[in-house]
Amino acid sequence: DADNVLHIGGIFPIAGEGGWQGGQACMPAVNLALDDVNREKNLLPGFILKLHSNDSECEPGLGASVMYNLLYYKPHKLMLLAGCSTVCTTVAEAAKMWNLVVLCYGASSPALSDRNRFPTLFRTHPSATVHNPTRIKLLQKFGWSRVAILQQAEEVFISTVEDLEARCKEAGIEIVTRQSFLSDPSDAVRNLRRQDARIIVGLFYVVAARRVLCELYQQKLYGKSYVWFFIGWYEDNWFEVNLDKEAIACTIEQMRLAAEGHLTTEALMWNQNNDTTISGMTSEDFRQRLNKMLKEDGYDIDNNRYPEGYQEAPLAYDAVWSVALAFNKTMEKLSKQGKSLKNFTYTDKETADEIYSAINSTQFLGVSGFVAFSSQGDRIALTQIEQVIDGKYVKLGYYDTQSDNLTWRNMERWIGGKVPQDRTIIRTVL
Ligand SMILES: CC1(C)CO[C@@H](CC(=O)O)CN1
Repeated sequence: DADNVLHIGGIFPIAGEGGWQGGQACMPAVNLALDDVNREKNLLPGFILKLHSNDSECEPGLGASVMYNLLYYKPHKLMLLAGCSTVCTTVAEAAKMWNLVVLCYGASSPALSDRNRFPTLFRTHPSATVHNPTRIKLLQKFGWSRVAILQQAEEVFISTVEDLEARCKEAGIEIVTRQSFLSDPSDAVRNLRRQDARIIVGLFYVVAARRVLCELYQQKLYGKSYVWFFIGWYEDNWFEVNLDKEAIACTIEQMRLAAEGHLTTEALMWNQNNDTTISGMTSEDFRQRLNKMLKEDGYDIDNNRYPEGYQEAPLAYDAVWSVALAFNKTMEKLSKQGKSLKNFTYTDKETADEIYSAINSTQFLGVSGFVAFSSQGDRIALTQIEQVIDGKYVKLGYYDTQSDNLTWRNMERWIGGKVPQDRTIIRTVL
């Protein structure tokens, strides 16, 4: 009967072109999680969790209207799931007016780590700043204290670089220059050369990354005297594809030459070990179930035709478990006060505060790894470091910022056979 249902809203980026259409894989992952939590007898005893959702196309305006319709029409929703930084920014800024927690499974923008603007936001997707402590750790490991930054002029990279600059200052690492470009990187790369930059952190989307790589080749800013840090969540063969389509003026061999040896950092989104998670599955079990579901949805998984958001699917799956665990805690608390989640209304601040504090203290091992939130609602996550060796990405290690623990496999290889210098060494022969 209708009154044993706990309703939540969902806003997924599925259709459309601009931004990240990660709802394509994240919505199926959410549906898997709803089946699983509703099968757990003692998680939401006597209740089932029901999702009401629509497509935002990763457009903030459309996302706002989806949110409006979810809230205008009954039944009352107890919280909102959302993806895409732009949509989460709009939804999370407004949701406080309805006393709703917003849980974002696909938002990386550092701007979202702001409790003043987003008092009820949590995210299972880590902020882009999660790479920065790892970058600092690697610079220190290889003795580099003079770095340059090359970035695309996009909000997510601007705020990430601000965080990186602050951490470099703290660590006594000199930023010799910070170059940014809108879409043509040639001038910025020329300025790197003028400043004799050798260790460079690059922050751009993958299409810009291909333009940068070809520019590096042409301006000879690659090889044994240079180390580039790129973002690790591009597809593995990103530097070999779309060269004609994007009018890249380099051959695939030239791109491979320029790409050889670069390092990448990325947040871990799939639990790396074979541990059984709270759902009873390992992350590999989850992968099998998700692949089966996606094949039934018509994706040709066996030929690597994955929907967008596949990488982030564990974040969406774990977001639903976060909600179910938080509701489990809240229901116990409310029943002692003779209240119930099913009577929640958008003006019920007390219940909203109970839900907030329940989710704030929720921690568990999920398919995306250990799930826990910082005081800003940010996902605490491990990062992974890789290097391109003979044209293929090789895992070099993992970094846990919380415990400052770098797990290193000693697989790195330098083109000149030794660690490149961060500056020109002038040897004066006396
Ligand atoms: C790692 C990536 C691709 C970063 O952008 C996220 C989408 C967004 O921040 O809008 C999804 N995950």
